[in-house]
Amino acid sequence: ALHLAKAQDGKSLEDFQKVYNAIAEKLRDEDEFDGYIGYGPNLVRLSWHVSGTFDKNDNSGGSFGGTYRFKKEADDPANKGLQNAAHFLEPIAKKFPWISHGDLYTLAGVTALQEMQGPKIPWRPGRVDADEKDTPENGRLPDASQDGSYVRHYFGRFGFTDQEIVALLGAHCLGKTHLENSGYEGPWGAATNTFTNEFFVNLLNENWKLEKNEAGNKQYNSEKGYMMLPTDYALVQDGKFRKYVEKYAKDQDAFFEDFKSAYVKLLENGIDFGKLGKAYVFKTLDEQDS
Ligand code: HEM
Ligand SMILES: NC(=O)CCn1cnc2ccccc21
Repeated sequence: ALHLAKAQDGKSLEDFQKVYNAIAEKLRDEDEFDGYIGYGPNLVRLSWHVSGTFDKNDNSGGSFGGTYRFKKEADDPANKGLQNAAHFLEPIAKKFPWISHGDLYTLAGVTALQEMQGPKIPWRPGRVDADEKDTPENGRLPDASQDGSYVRHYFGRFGFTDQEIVALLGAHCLGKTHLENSGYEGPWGAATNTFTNEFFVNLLNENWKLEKNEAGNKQYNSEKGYMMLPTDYALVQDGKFRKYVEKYAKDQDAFFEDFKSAYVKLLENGIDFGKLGKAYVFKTLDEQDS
């Protein structure tokens, strides 16, 4: 059965906005991380990785239990590099001890996306920390060296459509790959910390060449120094995915709308929020500057 979300006694929008603001202010403060990319992309990746372990067949994994805090999940080779995001969040967890880890990891991704000028992401609290024994085994996160049918099958586990898969992968407009983390290398020059539809524009407009990188892994490189993973490039090789790449390359508003819906679905997969009321939509720091 789905996990039942539990209301945090007496906590309201204002309390969660305070957590949002603490994360957002720390993001502005610590802007030098990773060649001045900042922690935003890393926090977004963490929110996806803690949710991407979900398996609808037995309702295991997913963002509910906050099991990333346990060694087995944090040490998953697929999570290499996310120690930075986890370390960034430690003082936030100390300042707001009442928030669950699952709520903190997902709220941090929402905060990072909104502060990087992405869409407003409605967010619901109520995840409850699970025991260490409930930590999913390693190996549930995707393999970047694969093709379109692999990507479609992988996301089928969450019940995602082709359109949701393409929208979600648009998050690869953020940050970069790091050879020491994943065996793929991306140039600092092309990395960004602003949420746009450029992942789709680059996929369609650049001249991509398949090359072996220093770790011996194949990746697509362009003359401008951009890179794409094989799973990224699969989105233009596979006809059914390609039509959504073309849609989002032309229409950033459509991309923002569809990304928001798919990202909420990813973060809430496996959780029954019941009658806990509607989602919160947080103000950005800029919107609060009085
Ligand atoms: C087919 C599915 C996916 C694959 C194979 C994949 C693979 C990867 C790889 C290999 C990296 C580089 C990690 C590193 O070297 O530091 C990466 C980074 C990243 N991924 Fe994905 N990813 C997938 C889906 C997603 C989704 C669904 C999201 C969010 C909605 C996402 C968000 C990010 C972000 C923001 C980064 C940059 C992190 C940073 O700069 O530290 N990815 N991904
Ligand atoms: N603009 C770039 O060359 C990097 C964009 N990019 C493409 N695939 C990615 C996967 C993860 C992070 C950034 C990615």
